[in-house]
Amino acid sequence: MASRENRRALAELVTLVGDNPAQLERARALRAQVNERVATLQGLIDLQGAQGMAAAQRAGAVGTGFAQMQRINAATEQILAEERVLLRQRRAEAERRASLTTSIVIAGILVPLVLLGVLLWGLARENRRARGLEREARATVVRLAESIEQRDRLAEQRRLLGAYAGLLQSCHDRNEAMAVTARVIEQLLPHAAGRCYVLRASQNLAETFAQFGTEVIPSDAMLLPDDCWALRRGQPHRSGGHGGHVHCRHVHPEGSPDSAWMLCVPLMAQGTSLGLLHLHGLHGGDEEATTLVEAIAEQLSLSLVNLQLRETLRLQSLHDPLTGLYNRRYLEEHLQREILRCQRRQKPLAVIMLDVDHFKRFNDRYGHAGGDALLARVGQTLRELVRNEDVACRYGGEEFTLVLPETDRETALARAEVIRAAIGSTTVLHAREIIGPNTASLGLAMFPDDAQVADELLQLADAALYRAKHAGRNRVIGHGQPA
Ligand SMILES: Nc1nc2c(ncn2[C@@H]2O[C@H](COP(=O)(O)OP(=O)(O)OP(=O)(O)O)[C@@H](O)[C@H]2O)c(=O)[nH]1
Repeated sequence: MASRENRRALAELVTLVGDNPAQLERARALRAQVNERVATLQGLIDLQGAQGMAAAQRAGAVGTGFAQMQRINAATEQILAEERVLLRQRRAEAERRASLTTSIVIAGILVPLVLLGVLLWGLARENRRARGLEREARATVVRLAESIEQRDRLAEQRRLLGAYAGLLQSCHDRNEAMAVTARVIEQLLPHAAGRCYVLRASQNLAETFAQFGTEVIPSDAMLLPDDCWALRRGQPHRSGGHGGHVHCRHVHPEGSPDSAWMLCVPLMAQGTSLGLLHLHGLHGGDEEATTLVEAIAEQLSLSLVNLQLRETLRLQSLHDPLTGLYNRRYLEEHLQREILRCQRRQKPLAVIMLDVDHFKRFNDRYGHAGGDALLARVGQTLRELVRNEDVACRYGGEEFTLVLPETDRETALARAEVIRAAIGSTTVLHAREIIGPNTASLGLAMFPDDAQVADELLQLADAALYRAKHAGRNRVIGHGQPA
């Protein structure tokens, strides 16, 4: 029974160590030794059965069994020792694998966690970036809307300034130019109020020519150039509300809020001051407003210079440079207009032709320059003796014409007599020599009694003058009047 169990146990041992050739060899050797021992014991048992216990004890005492058992024990010890070594190795291997597995498991847990963290961080960053981009996009949309609004506003400003420049070119005088300027400022700067000033030719006083907006900070209607910093310095002057600002003397900002603004822009051309634009308001006086007013001032200055030049040319074209009187061209334009005006009012009008007597002789005696001096003196006398509404012209050479609207024959004759007497008693200082006096002859014709049209009136007055010459000169003769 025990022998069967031993065999099974040995067979199992052989199977168990089958993966290890050295152990397998030892197990097989052990099995052989055990089998040998079993066979020996079986022999003793058989001997005991056959020859008795004593024979079996004798045979057993020979020492063979003891040696077999020692070999079996030694083989068993060797196998066990080897198995212990193998067991330690396997245990070490198992522990290494277990820690490796643990590391892998930990890594397997940590890596996804780290990846998840990285993913979440990336998502948060993307989210932040997206929110930043969204904010930026919203700000860009706002900026875009603002720049579109600004572009539209600038386009409208350009359009208004263009139209303003066109209107300025068509203005006949400074009053019109200033009125147009006031309107354009009202359109461009609806919150502003102010005045357009023009400097007198003498440069000592600036007068208001136009006003715009509702005045909240009073400014004087007339000002001295020294009262305005812009006029003094020849550049724009800005100031704020009441406190802490350098104000021009022509403005009175007392009690105005700090948000108030005032702007003076000089009107300048070729280094000469022509006038001033003064603006003020409670809000809206930013840099854009200043730029606009400067642009307006620039165009207005050019326009004022042009108007001045045009006026000078117009006056030159209608005046005689030697005497300062109107010329024949002006007379021809003016006389018919005056006749129509008197016709409407049913008033008379007198035309007087005046010619210096023996002027050729005077010229010959004192030279052409002396003659010119006399003609200039006659011009001065006529200017001094006619009313504002009368017109005195140099008709040509030494011949002059006077137009006296709303004057009857008697008055006209009396005035002609005064003029004749004045010329006849006036001397001229020429080349340090007093020359003259020289006389003049005058002829007179009346509207509507003598003639109704300009040419005919002039001819009749000239005919009367001719008669005055023939009657002995230095006299006044009216049309239809005996010499
Ligand atoms: N100095 C000067 N002489 C002028 C000017 N225009 C015309 N004359 C001269 O005026 C003179 C006019 O002479 P006349 O037309 O003969 O007449 P008058 O000598 O004045 O004689 P009566 O008119 O008959 O009294 C001429 O000698 C012209 O040369 C001018 O602008 N300056």
